[in-house]
Order: sequence, then structure tokens, then C-alpha cells
Amino acid sequence: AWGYAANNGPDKWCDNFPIANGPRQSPIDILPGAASYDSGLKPLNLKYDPATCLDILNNGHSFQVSFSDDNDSSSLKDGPISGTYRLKQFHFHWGASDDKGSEHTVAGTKYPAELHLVHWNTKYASFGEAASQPDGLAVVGVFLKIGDTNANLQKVLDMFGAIKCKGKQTTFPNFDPATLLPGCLDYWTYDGSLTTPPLLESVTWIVCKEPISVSSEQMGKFRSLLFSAEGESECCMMDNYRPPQPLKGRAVRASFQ
Ligand SMILES: NS(=O)(=O)c1ccc(-n2ccn(-c3ccc(F)cc3F)c2=O)cc1
Ligand SMILES: [Zn+2]
Repeated sequence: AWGYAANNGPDKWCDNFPIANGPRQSPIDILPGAASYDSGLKPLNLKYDPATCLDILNNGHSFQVSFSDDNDSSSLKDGPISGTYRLKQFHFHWGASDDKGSEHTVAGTKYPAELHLVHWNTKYASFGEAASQPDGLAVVGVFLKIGDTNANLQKVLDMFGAIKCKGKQTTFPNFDPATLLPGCLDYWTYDGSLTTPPLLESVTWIVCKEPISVSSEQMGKFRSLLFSAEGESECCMMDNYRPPQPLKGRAVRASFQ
């Protein structure tokens, strides 16, 4: 199965997922100087209800916090998208050290981690249906930068004892993902894909320019999770990021000047 090791990592994914070499793959290196300001882009309209937060899971590639999506209580509108996209889950990607870990990069700069808030277009019947459509998903990416301890993030990290190994899951009620957003919601946007298999080219990427803070100690906590399941030889979860992919002529637009 796919992973992030030398024998099953990003350079091998094309063996089972040929779309890995497709025309709109993610992540990318964002060049702020080459992004075009689009005054037609609206501010992001994010509305999250903590009551929709369900559970937290170690899926063997990252950990993810899932939300009930049977109504629009936690949803994204406006920005570069049309219609309403419901929040399904959020997760992170991070490195083995603080000098790498993000998937998107900014003029070659790597951040120690990147948060992805995954939403699906309610014009489709379900997440699974939306995931196979070119306008099916919208993922908001937020960079993490080493600085002050992030008390809101700490609420997530405090759950790690219960999800150390692949397959472990526990309830995680009443968490507000809006507390993980930066103060300024300026963003870059481009058409891309899922950054892990199945690498579906169904994502409108919305990458926030402003990072949120994380302390180096908190980054250490991320690396205490395991890729491995209980009873398997322990393998620390880190470097679970795909490197930037070819832009192939795509435009990257900025919501700010
Ligand atoms: N890193 S990211 O681009 O935000 C990202 C990467 C991969 C996924 N992902 C993996 C499996 N799925 C998935 C789950 C259920 C389904 F019906 C269809 C899917 F594509 C999915 O959305 C979701 C998000
Ligand atoms: Zn992701």
C-alpha cells in the first residue's frame, strides 16, 4: 500500500495511480510574484459549528478530525467557489524536523506543517460523488510556523494518547476548527488535486497567506504519532508530505494585492 517511505512514497505513487503525472496535481510551489491579483475573488465565508465535530482518527497517513456533514452547519461559501461546500474533515502534514513538512511551498519556503480543511460541493449527493468531480472539493490550506505555543491546536494534540497507532479512533466533541484559522484570510487559489492517493483532480485549492503559530515542542508531539498499527514495529509518523508538483500552465490567483 502507498505511504511516504522510499519503497512506497510519492515517487512510486504513479505505479498504481497514473493520475500522479496528471495536468492538475497538488501541491505546488506558490510564487507570489507570479500570482495574479483577481479583484473578482470574494472573501472566504467560513461558518463552522463545533457541534458537528465527531471524532479523531489515526488513519496511518495522518490524523484526521471528522465532521457530520448531513447539513450546512459547517460550510464554506464565496472565496473562489460557487455554491456551498460542507466541511468533511481536517488533517495535517508535517516533517521530521522544523525545516520541512508543508506540502505547498511559498517561493521555495517550506513550513514545518500544513493544515488541510476538506470541504465537498453540495451540488453532489455525497463526499464520495463530489471527490470524482472537477469542482467537487475545496481544501483550505493553512501553514504552521514555529512561534508561540498554539493553545487551540493543543486541544487537538491532547487527544494523541488515544490515537497513537494506525486505526485508533476516539470521540472528539465540540471542537471549533475556526480556532485554527489565521486572523487574516487572504489566500492564493488554483485548480489542483488530492495530495495523496487517489490523487483525484477535484480540488479547488485555497491556501492562506498568513500562517498560524506552533511551538517546536508541539511539533515534537506530532512526531510522536505512529504510521504503524498496534503490534507492528513502531514507525514514527513524520515527513507525511508530497513535494510540489509541476504547474503545467495553471494560473495561481491572489485574493489580495
Ligand atoms: N491532503 S488533501 O489533498 O487534503 C486530501 C488527500 C486525500 C483525501 N482523500 C483520501 C481518500 N479520500 C476519499 C475518501 C472517501 C471517498 F469516497 C473518496 C475519497 F477520495 C479522500 O478524500 C482527502 C484530502
Ligand atoms: Zn492534506
